[in-house]
Amino acid sequence: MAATSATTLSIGSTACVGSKANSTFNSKTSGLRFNSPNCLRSFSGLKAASSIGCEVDSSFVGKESCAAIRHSFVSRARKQSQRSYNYVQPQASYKVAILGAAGGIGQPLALLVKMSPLVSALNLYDVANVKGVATDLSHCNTPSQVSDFTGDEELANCLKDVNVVVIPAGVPRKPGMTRDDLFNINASIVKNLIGAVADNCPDAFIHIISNPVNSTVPIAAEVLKQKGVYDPKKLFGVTTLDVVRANTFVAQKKNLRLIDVDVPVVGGHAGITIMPLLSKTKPSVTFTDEEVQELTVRIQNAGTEVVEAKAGAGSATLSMAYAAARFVESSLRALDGDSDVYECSYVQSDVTELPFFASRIKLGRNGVEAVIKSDLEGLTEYEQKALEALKPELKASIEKGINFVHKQPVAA
Ligand SMILES: NC(=O)c1ccc[n+]([C@@H]2O[C@H](COP(=O)([O-])OP(=O)(O)OC[C@H]3O[C@@H](n4cnc5c(N)ncnc54)[C@H](O)[C@@H]3O)[C@@H](O)[C@H]2O)c1
Ligand SMILES: O=C(O)C[C@H](O)C(=O)O
Repeated sequence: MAATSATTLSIGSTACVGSKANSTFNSKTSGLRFNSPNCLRSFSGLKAASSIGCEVDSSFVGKESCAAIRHSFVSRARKQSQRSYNYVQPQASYKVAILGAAGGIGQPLALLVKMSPLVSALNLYDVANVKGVATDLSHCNTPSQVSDFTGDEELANCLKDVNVVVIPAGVPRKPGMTRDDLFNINASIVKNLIGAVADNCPDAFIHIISNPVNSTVPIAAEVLKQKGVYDPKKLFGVTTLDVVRANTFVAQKKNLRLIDVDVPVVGGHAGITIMPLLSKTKPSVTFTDEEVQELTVRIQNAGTEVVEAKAGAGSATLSMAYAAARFVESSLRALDGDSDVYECSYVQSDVTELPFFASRIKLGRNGVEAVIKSDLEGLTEYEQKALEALKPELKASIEKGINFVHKQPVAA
């Protein structure tokens, strides 16, 4: 293992935005723009500014790409937080590990996480090629210390005291494959990695990206149960990309501002199990039956759209890294005490008869604080049929994952 220390930046200037939020600018000051890079480096400061109605324009920060990329996360925070937001001093105090960090998703995800002011340590693990990625990243002048870990013997050290573990390890699809075709390889990878997570950081939030998510999350749950450390509130299948895509496609179709659009996507993460609830789109918008059909199919096939466009060179990596970074940032905000964090995720659930189901969830310090059941109330006939239609496939994928671990139990 090689630990490479990045320059630690001051983020104390958060207070400049925070104090304005609490005093001088305590009324709506729409149109105010922040052009101080130090202010913009602070997510919480931006959130405080945003929550009082200030426009935060990343174009004002020139070379501060950190702010530019975080801009859309901030826009979401602004949408979520209508009340005044009390904490103003983010501490770079959380440890994040990425397993599969040298891969197509892992590398851009590591870059985006490196930009978070909440992260103090970023541990990058892969079976090969991770040292160069970590050394490269460590030159970015953001707070976290980047460390690299290669191979089984370094995995335990990578996971020690980690708060959030993100797992994009595994093979991606090629044209003509389903996500389930990845099961034979990725099931074992996830099973082994989760065994190490259970042994070394059982309290961490676990974000599973590796496909087929509909099965790899139940696999992870079974391993954690066999290890005696399963906390269903802290195990997440990352379905954020489905929401990101739904928001993008709906905004384009209905000519809406991207930052305003929020479409819950429920069910699972494969084909017809991906179920956008277009009737619950915010802001409220009406769709013709043809638009519903077209948008639903596009959102469900968006992964395949990318796989085909990449023509054998893998599946979504950049948009996935963006989506995963958003979910990491949301988890860190929740861990840091923000009480207004909502995301969609595939989690243990009782909103349907299925043991796992993607829903909108409220995140808190201890993980899932609430599953928003009301999203499944008042569905349109189209959505109700889609919900019933997805259940057999999702059920089979869940059972496949559970059976896989039962046939090859892990050592306690
Ligand atoms: N949840 C989603 O929305 C979503 C979106 C896109 C891709 N994915 C999935 O994410 C996975 C990764 O995709 P990618 O494009 O980054 O693939 P990739 O092949 O580019 O990268 C995968 C990385 O995992 C590493 N790896 C393999 N076995 C490992 C192990 N045992 N321990 C640690 N690392 C290991 C590889 O060395 C590689 O660096 C795929 O399964 C893909 O289907 C999921
Ligand atoms: O489609 C894939 O195989 C990758 C991922 O699940 C996606 O939705 O892009």
